[in-house]
Amino acid sequence: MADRTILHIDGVSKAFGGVQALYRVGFRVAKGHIQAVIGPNGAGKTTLFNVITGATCPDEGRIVLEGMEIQGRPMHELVARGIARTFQNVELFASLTVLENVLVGRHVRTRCGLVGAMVRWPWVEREERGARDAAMELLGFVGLEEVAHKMSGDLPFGWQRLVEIARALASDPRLLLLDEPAAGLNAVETAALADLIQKIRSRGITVVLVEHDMNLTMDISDRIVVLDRGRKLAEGTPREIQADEAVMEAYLGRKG
Ligand SMILES: Nc1ncnc2c1ncn2[C@@H]1O[C@H](COP(=O)(O)OP(=O)(O)OP(=O)(O)O)[C@@H](O)[C@H]1O
Repeated sequence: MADRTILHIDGVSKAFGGVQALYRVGFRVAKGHIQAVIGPNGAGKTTLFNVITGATCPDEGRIVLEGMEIQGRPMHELVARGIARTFQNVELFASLTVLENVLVGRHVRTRCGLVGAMVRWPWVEREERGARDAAMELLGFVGLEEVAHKMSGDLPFGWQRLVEIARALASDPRLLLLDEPAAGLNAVETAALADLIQKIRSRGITVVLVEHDMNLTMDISDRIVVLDRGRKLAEGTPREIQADEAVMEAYLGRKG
């Protein structure tokens, strides 16, 4: 299993004042998998994403990416190491075009800084052309080539989500974290999103997904971890999770 693991969450805890958002949570994410993290509201899912992406430092435990401990490392370093994420609330630059937003994500992979861009050395121009071509290819990949030059803020919400995914992919990640990508999407958009996430996996990118849409999660995930009040409640294939009584209790027992 060890060499198949891209990400190892090892005994991670995080408290905010008196709230134990995560308590000794541990699991492994296999390379090339779609791994879902589910759980009722307040289960600790977003905190887990924040810990993995360096936005929050865990109180204890380790986050190991491809054999290297990364807990507490700054976010830009983690992006350079191959982690990208999207957010629960779409966070685009509304006054930039779609293409420009994707280029922002690409920036981490280009050598050209501000001075380079101003002096315009030939290699800078070549690099910029390469970045534009790569960004256009990604827009084609998510189905938004035609709106590349539109302002991001003018796009329907569902398309903005796709721009955010394209921007995350632009940093050339090996591990992509999607925080509730189906939130606010209609059924048709959610079905398209399911296809897109599977296409992302086909590119060799491992996906970790926090999602409330159970149909989507059960359809596309290879494995699922269930959190409840900061603790790992269950882990397994979609079929195993659907048959798990403690999971059903955590969801259904507290409805209404
Ligand atoms: N910055 C913070 N300060 C204080 N408490 C926090 C903070 N972040 C999270 N919490 C608390 O930690 C617990 C876990 O929150 P978290 O947002 O990780 O859960 P979640 O599973 O993502 O929930 P949801 O599905 O509602 O987004 C909650 O009780 C929340 O109120």
